[in-house]
Amino acid sequence: NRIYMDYNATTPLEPEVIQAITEALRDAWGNPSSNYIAGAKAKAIISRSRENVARMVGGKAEDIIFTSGGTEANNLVLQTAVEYFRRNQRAAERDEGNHNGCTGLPHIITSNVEHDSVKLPAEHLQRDGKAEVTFVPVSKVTACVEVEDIIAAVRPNTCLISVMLANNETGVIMPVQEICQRIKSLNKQREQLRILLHTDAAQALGKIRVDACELGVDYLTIVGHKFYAPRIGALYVNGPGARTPLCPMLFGGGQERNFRPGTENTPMIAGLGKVCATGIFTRNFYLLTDKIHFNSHYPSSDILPNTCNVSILGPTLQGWRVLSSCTRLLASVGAACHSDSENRPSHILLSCGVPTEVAGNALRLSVGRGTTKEDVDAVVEDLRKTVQLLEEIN
Ligand SMILES: Cc1ncc(COP(=O)(O)O)c(C=O)c1O
Ligand SMILES: O=C(O)CC[SeH]
Repeated sequence: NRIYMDYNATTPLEPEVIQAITEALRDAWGNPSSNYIAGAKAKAIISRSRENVARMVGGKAEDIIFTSGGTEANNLVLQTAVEYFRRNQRAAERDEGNHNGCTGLPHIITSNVEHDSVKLPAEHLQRDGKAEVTFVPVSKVTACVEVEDIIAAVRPNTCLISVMLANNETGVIMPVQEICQRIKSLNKQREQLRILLHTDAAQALGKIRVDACELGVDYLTIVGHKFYAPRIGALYVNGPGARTPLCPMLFGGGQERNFRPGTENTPMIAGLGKVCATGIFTRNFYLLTDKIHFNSHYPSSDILPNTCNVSILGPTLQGWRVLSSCTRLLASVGAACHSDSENRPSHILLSCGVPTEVAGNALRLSVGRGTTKEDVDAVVEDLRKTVQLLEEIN
């Protein structure tokens, strides 16, 4: 029987979460905006879930905007930053004395190892001439974005810095709190527009402690299906529309205080709220200790406790070949959304300084609450036998 070790791609639902979803489907099918019992039940579930999600990220219920997932949440942040810049630019043009730096195009700073749902909208804005973007390369020594490099990239027209809290392939945790501290000091000295701060916490939530207020971010992306919740997301915004701008990408029936209209997906919201309320994700899991070539171990960097990106070195041991030959292990060579990359080495690993031939042999093993010590032992044995077989036949 197969052993799943691709929890960074997605995670399974526990029975109690499926039950919460099923009950919402059965008993709270009403439109949450309807003023009768079926609607009221749905509205109550959404309100309770919002409080549970807020508690999980150290925010307040009004700071939580439900979205379809992490991709929507990340796109909403980038679109908001551009619109925020434009609105201030128009204000400055009307008020000649206003020198808020909003001249030319908005400038966004991000890293070169972000998930595609940050990388591609940023590239799209750049290609369409709607924003300037600096993709700050991570250090090839630490696989982390260096704080000084982020600070050095700031321009008068910088309006957003977006750096993921933990990378989905390497598990490396980024210095988001330090970046926010430095930028908040900078914001106090700047006459120009305040620089907004975002972190995509998709891979960190459920694995390490995440507190939006301690991090100091204005926005924090939440992705349910990375921590045993269903396929739904949310965006934490520190005082949406008040302390922090939030410009809707969609327009419609006024739900989510007009920030994200559309009749709410009550069952999925119920499932997300259930996981956040019960802390289902906080069971111990094992880190693989087998020593091969670690692609996610950098002496001065922290990494997620569940992620192990390793390469088994050898000319016939490409990651895809090893995985397709394993009899029990289910894992990936990198991000699931790059699975059609025709076995090219991960650009994330190459950006982190992993040599091409090593990156080509990468296996991303991400364990989860369902992983047992016996699973780890079995996977190590599966890999050992597979490597032996591949080296014999080639
Ligand atoms: C780091 C990261 N950000 C964003 C996403 C996108 O989330 P979603 O799949 O809900 O769109 C994912 C995973 O899919 C991810 O790993
Ligand atoms: O597999 C991952 O890293 C997330 C989905 Se692209």
